[in-house]
Order: sequence, then C-alpha cells, then structure tokens
Amino acid sequence: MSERPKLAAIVPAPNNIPIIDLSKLSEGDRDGIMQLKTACEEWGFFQVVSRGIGPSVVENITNVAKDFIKLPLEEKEKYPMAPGNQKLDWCNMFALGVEPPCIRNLKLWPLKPAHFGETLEVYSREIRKLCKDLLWYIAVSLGLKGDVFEEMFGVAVQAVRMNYYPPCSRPDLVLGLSPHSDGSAITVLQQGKGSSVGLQILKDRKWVSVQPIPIPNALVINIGDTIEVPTNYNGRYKSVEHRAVTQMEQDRLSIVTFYSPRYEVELGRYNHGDYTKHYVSDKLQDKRTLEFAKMEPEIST
Ligand SMILES: O=C(O)CCC(=O)C(=O)O
Ligand SMILES: [Fe+2]
Repeated sequence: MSERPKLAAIVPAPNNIPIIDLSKLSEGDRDGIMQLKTACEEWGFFQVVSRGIGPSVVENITNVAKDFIKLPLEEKEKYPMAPGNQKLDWCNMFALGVEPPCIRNLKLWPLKPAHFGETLEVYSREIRKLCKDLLWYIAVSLGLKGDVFEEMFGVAVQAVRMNYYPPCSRPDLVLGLSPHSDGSAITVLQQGKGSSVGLQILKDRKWVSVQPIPIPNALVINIGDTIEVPTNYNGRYKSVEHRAVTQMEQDRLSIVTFYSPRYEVELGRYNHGDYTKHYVSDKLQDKRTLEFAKMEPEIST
C-alpha cells in the first residue's frame, strides 16, 4: 500500500530539472561548471543536450528493444535470467514492468547478442564516451582533477537495463518501478522517442516528474551511489531516489546505462562487485544498499 503512487499528491516541478548543454561545456567555462555543480548538488539529476549520440543509433536500439517486446512470451522465456542472479552477468538486461491488469510483474531477461548484438555495442560505445566526459566535468566541478574518478574506478563497467512499461488501467495504484537510488557512479537514461512522462525523482521530499524535453536525443543523467559514497561527507553530490509511474494509455520504454567502477575497486567497506551483488535483486529498495557502504570520505574536497 505504501508503494501506491498517490498521483494527486504529485507536485509538478516548478522548474524542470536542469539542462546542461555539453557542446558549450569546457573545463575553463566557470559558469557552465557552476551550473553542473548546482545541478548535482540540488537535484542529483540533469538532462544533457547537444551530445552526439546519433539519432540513428538511438532509433536502432529502440527498434531492437521494441522487436524484443513483441516476441511471444514463449520466445522470451527461452532467455531466462539465471535464477537468483547474483552473478555479475545481470549486466545487460531487460525488465518488463507492470503488465495489465496492473499486477506488478517485473521480469528480467538478459539482453542476448542474438537480439541486441551490434546495436547495443554501438550504443554503449557512444554512452561510454559521454560518461567519461561527464565524470571529468563532475570531478572538476568538485574542485578535483578531471581524471580522479577514472583513476579511482579503473576500467569502468557498463550495464544496460531496458525497462518497458505497458499501459496500465490504474496507474494510481501500481508503480512501474519502486523508489530506489542507482548503484552506479552515473546513470544515463534514454527516455525514448515520443516517450510519455514516467520518471519521477524525490525532490525536497516530494515526487517530481521529469518532463521529457522536446529536444531530440536529450539524455537524463543522475548521480549514483558510487559518486555519493566518496563525496557525501560535507553535503556533496547525492544519489537521489527515483521511481517510475505508468500511464493509462501509453506504453513507455526507457533505456538505462549504469556506468560503474571496476568490480574490484574498494569503496567503503565493500568492493564494488560485492556492492553490486547486494544491490542487484529484483526488488529495488530505497537507498538501503548505500547504508552498507557508508565510509569515511575518500576524497576531500
Ligand atoms: O524507467 C525509468 O524512467 C526509470 C528507470 C530506472 O530508474 C532504473 O532502471 O534504474
Ligand atoms: Fe534507477
């Protein structure tokens, strides 16, 4: 019951989450860096525009995902997720959200090369470049050397999760995805062409909808637990809780990339691999995983 979205209580954002124009951002651009800093401190979320993830790349991955959704259940069942999937092969997965008649039914399928192959690779390569740049600027905005996270994280791990939310006749009763924070360093969310509102973030203890901006290929970025852990003392960047709601008429697809440290990297009391095992369950739980990893600051800013 406590998970019901209570749509009436949702307050529209007075001003939507910040928009960062990456084509204008550079290390010496104090205003731009300040804007990024404010976005990370006050929102933990921002949207990025003017970044060359080619429209065809986005279109291709969306089409492949939609083709997978359309497969009959028996066909999809041929690719089950390993039971109790605590191994790290959860990495590339597909989550089917709420199914009519609105029973929460989160099923996970691995993104098998048979369906997603090269399309996913091309997409992930583009996202990787973006994440590297973003982490550089995020470090700079904290007054740190640009490569600090790259040094700390080693060769980053990327995991893609696609969430599909079919239309739901009672979106006021069932959530698409429960409130959680991401275990990543940063997360890149592609809302999909013609996407309806679905993502909500907890801002000043209220749920605020992230309006997809009518700019082609805009991406939603959020700070994950792994940036919060080393920077959180002294009120630094927060990994903000978010959730997804469903719509009565329209379905929705989100393509989400989690960009994370190498699994061996020690962060707090856990290495990132253990952290991920703890984090990855089909039940997303607020920010509980983060409590496990709380630590003394590793970076002082
Ligand atoms: O579908 C969305 O908008 C949210 C997805 C999400 O938060 C996640 O997959 O971690
Ligand atoms: Fe998330």
